Amino acid sequence: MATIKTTYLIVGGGIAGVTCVETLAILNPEETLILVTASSLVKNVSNVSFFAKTVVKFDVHETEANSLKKIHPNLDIVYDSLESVDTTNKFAKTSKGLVINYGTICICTGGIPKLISDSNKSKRILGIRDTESVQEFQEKLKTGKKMLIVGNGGIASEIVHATRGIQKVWVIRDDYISSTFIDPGAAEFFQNTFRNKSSADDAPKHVITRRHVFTEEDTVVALNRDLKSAALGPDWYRKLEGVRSETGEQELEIIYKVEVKFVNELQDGDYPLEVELTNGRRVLCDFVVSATGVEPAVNFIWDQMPDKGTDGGLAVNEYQETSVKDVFAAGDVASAAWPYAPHWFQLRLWTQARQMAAMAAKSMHARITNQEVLQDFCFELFTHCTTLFGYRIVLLGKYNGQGLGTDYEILLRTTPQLEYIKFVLQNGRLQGAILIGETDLEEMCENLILDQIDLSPFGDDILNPDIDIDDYFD
Ligand SMILES: Cc1cc2nc3c(=O)[nH]c(=O)nc-3n(C[C@H](O)[C@H](O)[C@H](O)COP(=O)(O)OP(=O)(O)OC[C@H]3O[C@@H](n4cnc5c(N)ncnc54)[C@H](O)[C@@H]3O)c2cc1C
Ligand SMILES: NC(=O)C1=CN([C@@H]2O[C@H](COP(=O)(O)OP(=O)(O)OC[C@H]3O[C@@H](n4cnc5c(N)ncnc54)[C@H](OP(=O)(O)O)[C@@H]3O)[C@@H](O)[C@H]2O)C=CC1
Repeated sequence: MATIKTTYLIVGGGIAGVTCVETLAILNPEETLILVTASSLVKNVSNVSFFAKTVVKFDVHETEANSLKKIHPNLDIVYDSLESVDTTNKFAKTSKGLVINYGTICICTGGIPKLISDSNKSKRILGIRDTESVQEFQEKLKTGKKMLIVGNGGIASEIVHATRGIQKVWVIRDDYISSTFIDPGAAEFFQNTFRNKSSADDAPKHVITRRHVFTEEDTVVALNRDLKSAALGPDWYRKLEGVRSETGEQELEIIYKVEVKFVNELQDGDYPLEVELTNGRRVLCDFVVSATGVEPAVNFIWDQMPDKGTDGGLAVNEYQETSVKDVFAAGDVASAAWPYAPHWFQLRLWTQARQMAAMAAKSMHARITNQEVLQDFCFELFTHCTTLFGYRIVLLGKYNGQGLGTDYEILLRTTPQLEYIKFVLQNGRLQGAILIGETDLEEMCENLILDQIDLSPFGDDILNPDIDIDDYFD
């Protein structure tokens, strides 16, 4: 059996694995490094732009794994899957039988779609993860008349926004859309995306409201009761229901507060699938997209399994090391298990895969060279920059009041079709923000959250578009 030796071993050619390779190429180019990747294409990040110190946007492409050799002279690429790890003797074995003796290893094997429970009953229930699954989805779209989408996170939102010419039934268990990333107010803001025509009510008009949250669920006391844009009544979402396409055909139906009970394949009739929902309704369709989250891919054997987080990921400390010495993990496979900074939490995103992997590389290098390492500053503040329904979205800190308990305030500024700005305040200090549109407020919000400046003296002026709030802090 062939055995090779390396100082650093990285497993997985996603963003985490590639970032780990790239960071080690800078920190320790003279040492040996092996990347084990199941695919000849790896993920590559480009066009990195900074909206603030910690708010980063970048593009993600696929590229030939071989191109990584240009940046790391001592990189060897093994096109194979990891099969087992013997952490006691520091050997990793691939499925073709290659044995790799490592100094430190970083597991970056990502995740797999977590599908609804009936998914094994039909090939017509899809998960979206990689190029292949997207191709399968595209094929189904070409011939399908009606699809059912389950889930209320990033993938479901993007599918609903991006697909045309097919009837869509979107099944969500919340009472508003896109709940992973936004709040009911922002969901209302997005309703215009689903409408065919804009109305007079949509003319740009700034509106600022302050509300006090007494419980996680209930918001009360809008200061200005005449403000249409901020009216978050219990039935607001019905405006989204029964939207029709330009041809007049109903294109999107959203069914709130339900889950899929079971799925049956049908032999006869217009549609091959029947889906029963928990409210008793039956929907006939061609296929189902289960956009219901990710499961960490710990898909190989260990001599001793490292501790796992509650989500099944490999639990890592602030240096990205697992409970087993010299075994690191980053990206979707990892479960952040250190005591978080007050304004950070884990979400399985490109940004965090990249940040975790860079941190893992620094820690691996420090271990090999016997140096101390400090956790990177990026873990001080949760940030996510993305596009939803055609708008730029920046999420900062506790943007949905996550973990803030039952007593915090929300300050909103909305301009229909232009921007939606939400500040989450506790004890007069900014804890998080949702910035939709070209708000140019990223850097100010980042500073206000990190410095915990008392904003009570400014009242609602903090969101007054006629006042340049930066002047206050100069
Ligand atoms: C459809 C979709 C859209 C998304 N859009 C966004 C977005 O807009 N913004 C955002 O921030 N995030 C987005 N995400 C999330 C983001 O893609 C992930 O958080 C990120 O890619 C995780 O990177 P990773 O390197 O940890 O894992 P992955 O990208 O999953 O890479 C893991 C790699 O490891 C390989 N592998 C697995 N097991 C083994 C093994 N045993 N041996 C060898 N190799 C192995 C896999 O083949 C894969 O190449 C999206 C995800 C999906 C599915
Ligand atoms: N633009 C972006 O930033 C994008 C990011 N991504 C990332 O890719 C990964 C995968 O995306 P996605 O699959 O959308 O995952 P998400 O974790 O974003 O969302 C999963 C959604 O599915 C719901 N859900 C889970 N189980 C069930 C069930 N059995 N029945 C009904 N609903 C269920 C969840 O509800 P609940 O919250 O109640 O559990 C949640 O609304 C995520 O890490 C996501 O962050 C994906 C696309 C775009």
